[in-house]
Amino acid sequence: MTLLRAEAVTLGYGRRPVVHDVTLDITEGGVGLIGESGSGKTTLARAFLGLLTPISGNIWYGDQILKNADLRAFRKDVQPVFQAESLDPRMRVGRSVAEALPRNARHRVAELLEQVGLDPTLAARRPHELSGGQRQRVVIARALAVGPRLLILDEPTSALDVTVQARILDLLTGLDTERLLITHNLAVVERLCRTSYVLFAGRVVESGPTGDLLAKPAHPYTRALRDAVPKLGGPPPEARGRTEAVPAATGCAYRLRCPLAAPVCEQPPPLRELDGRHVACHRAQDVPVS
Ligand SMILES: Nc1ncnc2c1ncn2[C@@H]1O[C@H](COP(=O)(O)OP(=O)(O)OP(=O)(O)O)[C@@H](O)[C@H]1O
Repeated sequence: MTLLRAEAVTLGYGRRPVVHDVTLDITEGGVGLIGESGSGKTTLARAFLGLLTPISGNIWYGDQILKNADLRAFRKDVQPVFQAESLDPRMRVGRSVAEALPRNARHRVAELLEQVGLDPTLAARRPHELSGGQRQRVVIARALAVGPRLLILDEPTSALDVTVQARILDLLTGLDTERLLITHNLAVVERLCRTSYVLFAGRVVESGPTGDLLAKPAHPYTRALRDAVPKLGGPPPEARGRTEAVPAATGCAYRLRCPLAAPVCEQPPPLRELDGRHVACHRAQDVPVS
């Protein structure tokens, strides 16, 4: 049984749904949520953290619906990793980590800092006296303090430069925890997540093994996302298949942007299995393979 699962979940703010009918299992080997700004990634993460109740559908924590579950156990099992800016600027970082520890375990600050690759003497500093990468490590140490089984990471490395990013990714891959990772960065997903889900306008348009999904996208939007990654010295990304999230109100939400759109796309696309993944596209067979 997976630790956390979304089952046909619709989420929104007020009465406006922004995530529609999403089913997602947080399976072993890391799960990535990919999609442009506004596609609903953070909203889904909030629901997985128990911070947003579904309009319909359920979040399952083991064999219990999350809203009926033991929240103390849940908070120990599932921890968010926020961005480094979330650290209190006035507080010494050792105290920040200590506050996340149970009262009788506050002596473990040095051990946790070491676990994330920081010199324990840094505990006496305030966040502005650390580098961005060091601050991010402190945030990870805080999340690890309660011994979670799953980390939910929202853009954990987006503020860092590439080499620091790589070291934080090494740290995360070496940890003995499961992870749900939200990011725009496909290279990060490839490193950290065996399985990925691609969201467009609050809907999962494709999901499956990350390597396959990026090597041979089955949905035109996944392909556009992949092709939008600038390659050093390469040609600029194609203008066709742009990735801005301008959804159609009926039928396939992506059809107004899609280079393969056809009259059939005015009907909602069914989710079907293709080459080991799930894809919601009438034209999946026609997505170019290169
Ligand atoms: N607190 C809120 N109140 C009302 N609408 C919200 C709120 N938070 C997000 N939204 C809306 O919900 C939709 C999804 O937003 P969400 O933050 O989940 O997207 P995202 O994919 O995480 O984007 P980003 O990558 O920019 O963080 C957007 O249309 C956004 O404007």
